[in-house]
Amino acid sequence: MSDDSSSSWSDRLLGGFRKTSDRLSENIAPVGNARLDDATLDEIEDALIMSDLGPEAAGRVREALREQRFGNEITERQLREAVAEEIAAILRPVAKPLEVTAFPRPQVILVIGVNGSGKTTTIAKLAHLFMEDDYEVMLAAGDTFRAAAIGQLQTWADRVGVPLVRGPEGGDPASIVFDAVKRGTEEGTDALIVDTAGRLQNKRELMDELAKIRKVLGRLNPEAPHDVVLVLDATNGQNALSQIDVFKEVAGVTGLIMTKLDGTARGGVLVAAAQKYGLPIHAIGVGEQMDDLRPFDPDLVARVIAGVA
Ligand SMILES: Nc1nc2c(ncn2[C@@H]2O[C@H](COP(=O)(O)OP(=O)(O)OP(=O)(O)O)[C@@H](O)[C@H]2O)c(=O)[nH]1
Repeated sequence: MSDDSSSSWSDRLLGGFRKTSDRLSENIAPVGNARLDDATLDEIEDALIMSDLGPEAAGRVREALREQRFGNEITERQLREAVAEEIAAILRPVAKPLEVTAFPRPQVILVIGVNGSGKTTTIAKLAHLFMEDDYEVMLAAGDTFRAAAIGQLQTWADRVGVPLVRGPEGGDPASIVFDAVKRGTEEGTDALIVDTAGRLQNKRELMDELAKIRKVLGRLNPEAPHDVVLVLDATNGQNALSQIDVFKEVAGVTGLIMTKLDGTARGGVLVAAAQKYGLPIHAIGVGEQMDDLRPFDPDLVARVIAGVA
């Protein structure tokens, strides 16, 4: 990666966390250069909560600061560094790239998330990433609810250069997935990435549909699906957390990808999610192009949030 592109990508990442880090800066500045007593710790905890980091993560950072530095004078810089370290400690255990390890192949990756979260784009980005690592990739259009979704996935499949298994609008997603696994097995596919419908408003239907996909997959390979990746839109802030709750219940989420961390996102919610659910964060989306999926770097993200990057 050239210097230019790496600096522009961290600039974009700064964008995605700007609301969080600005809010934190505003609230932390008056607290810095003071003795770390209970009142100061309260203010720090409030500042973290107001920055979308959530009460659990905020409480954890507060506790760590209290244990390590209670009664000490602390400069604003030291405070920021300490906050960055604690946020990184929350994020490090969940940073886990999506790896193609399944045997027998293909590894079946269900991608779920509400419409508009960036699901289709993320599927294309993942496909591109795997192809760069020389894996054979195939896509399956399991969102048959809307013709536009199938068309959009086809456009991305063509652009990335991977085959797409698709059926008619309103077709049975489970049978498409069945066909895709069979074809993928015959063709030596390493990773089969499956788009699914994002109808959260109809939980029952979505749950039935996913259960049927699982059942069909299980007949071909009891280990499949190997991954159930939930795509979250970072601009949704705290709403992302309620989406995790619901999708965990309906779909059994195994990992997260957060998108749109290049815009005016409320990126701090990533920390709240990490602390609350402990689900692996596989990658983050920082743009609309196929190479805009980045590894999740917990230390960089923590430093960006704390304003010391
Ligand atoms: N800025 C930015 N935009 C993104 C990112 N990921 C996706 N988008 C945009 O978000 C919009 C929705 O993305 P899609 O991939 O179509 O989302 P979807 O969840 O498949 O939504 P439906 O097509 O409605 O099912 C598109 O305009 C994408 O270009 C990202 O990381 N950053």
